[in-house]
Amino acid sequence: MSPTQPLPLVIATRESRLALWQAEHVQALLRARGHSVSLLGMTTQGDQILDRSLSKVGGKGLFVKELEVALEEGRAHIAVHSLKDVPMELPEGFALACVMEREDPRDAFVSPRYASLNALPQGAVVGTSSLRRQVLLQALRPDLKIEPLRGNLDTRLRKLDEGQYDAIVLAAAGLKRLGLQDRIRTEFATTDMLPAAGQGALGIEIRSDRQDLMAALAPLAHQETWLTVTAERAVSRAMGGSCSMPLAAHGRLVQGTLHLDAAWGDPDGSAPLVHASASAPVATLADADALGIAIAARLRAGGARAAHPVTS
Ligand SMILES: NCc1[nH]cc(CCC(=O)O)c1CC(=O)O
Repeated sequence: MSPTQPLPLVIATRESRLALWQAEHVQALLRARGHSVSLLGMTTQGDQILDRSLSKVGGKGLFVKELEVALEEGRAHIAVHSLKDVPMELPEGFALACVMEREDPRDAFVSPRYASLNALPQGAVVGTSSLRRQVLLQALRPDLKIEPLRGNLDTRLRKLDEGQYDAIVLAAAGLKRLGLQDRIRTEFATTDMLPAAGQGALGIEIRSDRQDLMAALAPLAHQETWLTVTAERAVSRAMGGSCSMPLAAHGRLVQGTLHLDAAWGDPDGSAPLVHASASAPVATLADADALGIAIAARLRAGGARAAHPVTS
């Protein structure tokens, strides 16, 4: 491969500690390859709306929109996202340049007093605003009281420490990136708490007309992660997933075979959880997409209801 020209690059980033860590991580990797990289910090609607559940105010796109406007206007060139927060379909004119190596995809049990979910007393209060976590937690422990919990990681941990909750559930990846792994009491087995599509992986977004950036970013890509999260995200896309649908999808690529598990929960809470699993050899993004779409079909055959309209 021919080396790419060093470029002056600007990374648009949210200003939470986790978003900044992620942007600085990409900045360091690009600098090491000779590019000069600066950060453009911005506040998104998703950061401002802290009093309501995201599923009620418009979803994942809220964390991404302002960054895309900066790319559109040429004030920045790349945006670094937790893939979990990136909508399944990017708006016209934007593309995912690459997906980077995944951090721990699991959910973490965090509590000052209790060592694990099983150690919680009857009726304990657990904080999470994720419908996926809520549905999976209630399946494990129907007695628990699930209370909403919003805000960035530091805010959520503070609310826990103030005693508003007996425990909270967070992505292990975010805690580890910020050096907060000591707060993790147990990591959930993925069989108990199936992660969200893309959890723990970072994606880099660019304007699709900047193929030159594509080449500069290619060395940051992690192919195994990319294949895996593509299948996970295909499940979500085929179900019309959003943060108002409790949906989990988790893949593991072992020697060229992708093992994909998915779960769907009823947003109304009346229907039981639906699980589906399948494995297939996966070598291309198209293979990964096909496996995700097949799993979504199995979820629907098992009683899961897709949100409409569903494309592809
Ligand atoms: N929805 C917020 C969000 N987006 C990404 C992460 C964690 C890092 C990751 O999954 O890459 C978190 C926090 C959490 O779910 O606890």
